[in-house]
Amino acid sequence: MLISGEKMDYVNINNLEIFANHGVFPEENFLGQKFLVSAKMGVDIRKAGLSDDLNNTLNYGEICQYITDFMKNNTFKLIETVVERLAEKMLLNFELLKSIELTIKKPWAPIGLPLETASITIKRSWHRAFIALGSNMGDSKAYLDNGLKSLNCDKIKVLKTSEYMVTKAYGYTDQPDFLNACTMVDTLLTPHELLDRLHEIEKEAHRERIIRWGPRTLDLDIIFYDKLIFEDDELVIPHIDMENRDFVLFPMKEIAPNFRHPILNKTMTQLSEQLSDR
Ligand SMILES: Nc1ncnc2c1ncn2[C@@H]1O[C@H](COP(=O)(O)OP(=O)(O)OP(=O)(O)O)[C@@H](O)[C@H]1O
Ligand SMILES: Nc1nc2c(c(=O)[nH]1)N=C(CO)CN2
Repeated sequence: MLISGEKMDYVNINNLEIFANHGVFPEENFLGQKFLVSAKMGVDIRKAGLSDDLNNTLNYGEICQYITDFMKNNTFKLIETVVERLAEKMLLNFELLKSIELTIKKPWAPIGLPLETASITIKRSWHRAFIALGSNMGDSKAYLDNGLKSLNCDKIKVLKTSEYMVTKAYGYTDQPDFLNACTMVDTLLTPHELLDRLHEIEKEAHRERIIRWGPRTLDLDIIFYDKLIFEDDELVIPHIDMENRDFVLFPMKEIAPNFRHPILNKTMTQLSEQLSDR
């Protein structure tokens, strides 16, 4: 399976003409106008190329019909909204589609000045993320089970989860043992949207932040998000301390032994061996 950032093949559609009613001005909604839609769709077409079987790729006829129906059956003010909603629906609906660069042009934009087109282009894709789970209060197994259930939704697909492991508390050690695991997901959420969702799930588990590194019903941390290296006041990716935590590295080694830390340039197997040798 292709992961975003890796080499990709594309199926392309250029300037599909659709008459629809999007626009900020009431007359645009009432009278309608022409839109031109182009899509560069990331799909692994190797299998189709070798098998000559349409089932192994995206059928561009079906895609054009899907785009046309979406454009005609909805009315939005902004073409920004049209591209955003359409890209998301396509990524959710077509299983082989991993990424999309979508452009919508308005050749008749009613601005009273001569222009060829006004247009919006966005790039959206599925992202591969790894999330660590931990609990050391109440029924920890149930908290982890329910956390994973809540995580799995249309925009977050839980693909593979490690065994649950009992671990000694790290950091603040005067507290009960933890139950820990890691899970691999594909998501359409941005890193901050994913963090917000994790916080909501922690809240559903009545997680309270009292002591730093203290006991908790459920803790959910983003360990990796693609090969992203990112830091702001709310979010550090890769997780800042993961290479020192056996309760993260061991489950990571189980589900993604060859995944390479984008800063340390070591695989999960190498990092967990390095930690065991300390
Ligand atoms: N990769 C990340 N995943 C989750 N939270 C993060 C991440 N990077 C930064 N944070 C921030 O850390 C804050 C504190 O998180 P939390 O209360 O879960 O900390 P902790 O679990 O006690 O400690 P630690 O984050 O070291 O495991 C969160 O509100 C979040 O904004
Ligand atoms: N064993 C273990 N120790 C911890 C854990 C955890 O999940 N497992 N989480 C912490 C803060 O996130 C602090 N210490």
